[in-house]
Amino acid sequence: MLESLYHGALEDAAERRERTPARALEARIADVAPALDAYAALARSERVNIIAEVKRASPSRGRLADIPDPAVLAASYERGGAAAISVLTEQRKFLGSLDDLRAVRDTVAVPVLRKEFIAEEYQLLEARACGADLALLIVAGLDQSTLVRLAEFTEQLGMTALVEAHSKDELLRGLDAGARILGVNARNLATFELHPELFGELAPLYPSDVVKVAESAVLEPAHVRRYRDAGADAVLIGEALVTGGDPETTLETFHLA
Ligand SMILES: O=C(O)c1ccccc1NCC(=O)[C@H](O)[C@H](O)COP(=O)(O)O
Repeated sequence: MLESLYHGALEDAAERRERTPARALEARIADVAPALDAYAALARSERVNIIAEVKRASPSRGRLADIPDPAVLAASYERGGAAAISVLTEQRKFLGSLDDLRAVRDTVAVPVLRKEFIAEEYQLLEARACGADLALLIVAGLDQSTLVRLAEFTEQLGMTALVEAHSKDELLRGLDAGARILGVNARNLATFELHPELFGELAPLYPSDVVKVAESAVLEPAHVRRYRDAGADAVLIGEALVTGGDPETTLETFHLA
């Protein structure tokens, strides 16, 4: 599944490149406000930092929510205290888009993550041209030299990479690639199985200056508490926020966990 998600994302990027070549994106980037400091926004604070996700659908869960205006949802996340907002831009299975990313960026003042199957520089240029502050790099989808190259390019563009791992080996590869913000995704992206205990198993391997993000499998406040108790600086939440009634209120209850 992961391979086909990358394949589709790269095909879609190639189509966009036909219309908008890299040099046009570089020209746009010159006019975009500098990226916000996502590291500072997600580093440990008194209360848990929540990265709230704009997620319409997913391969494992199908259609989750109608989100006619992602900017309205993102504004509600911001009012609920989200430390950052994740926007899925993958079109085929997650029903996202770069328009969603731009709309969210134009609305909120917190850092914004481009959540995508990124495997080439062009996709990072797109992210920055849309105003993203963070870009997702999934270790399982990239060989080590590509991971290192893309992580460096992300930083050159002024953004921060959220490097995502799902095993000890992947976490060590992420650290080797210089990750400053490193997530453990409870979801195995090949099988979709959830392993909420994985974050706690891998947390002791993090150096103290790397921001620890626990991703997926939060459905109730107790799940946020479990990640926090295991050492998470930030927790990334999608499904529970788009399916759980008023997102601002849901976020507030998660912050009280
Ligand atoms: O969510 C999926 O089904 C999925 C499948 C394949 C690749 C990625 C996938 N999701 C991306 C994510 O990791 C989540 O959207 C994110 O961590 C939030 O998860 P959740 O709170 O469980 O919706």
